[in-house]
Amino acid sequence: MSDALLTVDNLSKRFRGLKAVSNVTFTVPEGRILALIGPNGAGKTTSFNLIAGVFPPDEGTVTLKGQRLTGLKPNRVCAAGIGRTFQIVKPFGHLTVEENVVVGALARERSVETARRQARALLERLELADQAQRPARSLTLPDRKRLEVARALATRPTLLLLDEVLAGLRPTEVDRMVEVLRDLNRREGLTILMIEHVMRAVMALSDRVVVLDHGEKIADGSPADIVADPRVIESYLGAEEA
Ligand SMILES: Nc1ncnc2c1ncn2[C@@H]1O[C@H](COP(=O)(O)OP(=O)(O)OP(=O)(O)O)[C@@H](O)[C@H]1O
Repeated sequence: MSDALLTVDNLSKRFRGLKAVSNVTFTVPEGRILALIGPNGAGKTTSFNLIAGVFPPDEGTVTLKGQRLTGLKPNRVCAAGIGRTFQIVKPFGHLTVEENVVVGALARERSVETARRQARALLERLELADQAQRPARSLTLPDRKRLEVARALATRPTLLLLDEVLAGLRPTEVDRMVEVLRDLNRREGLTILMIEHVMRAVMALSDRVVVLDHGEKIADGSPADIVADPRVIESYLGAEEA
């Protein structure tokens, strides 16, 4: 068993009385890929926002390798080693693709030249090198998704949070991104926590799956166990197939 890199303990968040996240506990072991799934409104993005410091939880704690992150602002959470993408991709549209990644790299790097070198290497890796000098706003959706991942990686995270990076992609584009993520995990030991609706990718990539429904954790297990779990089928998978 690997040690926990991220520990989310008893996390809760209410919005005007609505329990968006309710006593959610899970761990992400170091070097593993964990998927967070569940129906719309289940509390997945809110959980990400609590981990990333967008807002503080009402209750509970977030710990990265023993360091308590609860209540820290997003830039401090990023400095502690958590990089993230957003569900609604929002690059700096007027900047070039490369400049967008340089901005991410400058979160950790003082030298612009070094940041630029790192950005170029990442753009190669994400198959975006030939688009480096184009304005980010001109990219297609799959390329914008790749740019999001490159920007998050540029902050050199030990834990990468991916919010639906496969949504809206064609099957071949999904397969390419799955390969990139698998490679980052296997070759560099990058730990990944991903919110994902594309079950084919969840099954292909994740070591463990946590299922949320109405803000509560309803299942936590291997991908094979999760797809056979009657509660998960009833609340999520059955509805997805309908
Ligand atoms: N800033 C907010 N203010 C008020 N309510 C919110 C806010 N953010 C989320 N909610 C509510 O909290 C609940 C959980 O939302 P959340 O976005 O976390 O779900 P989700 O599982 O990520 O859904 P989706 O798959 O649609 O992205 C929903 O009922 C949502 O309307």
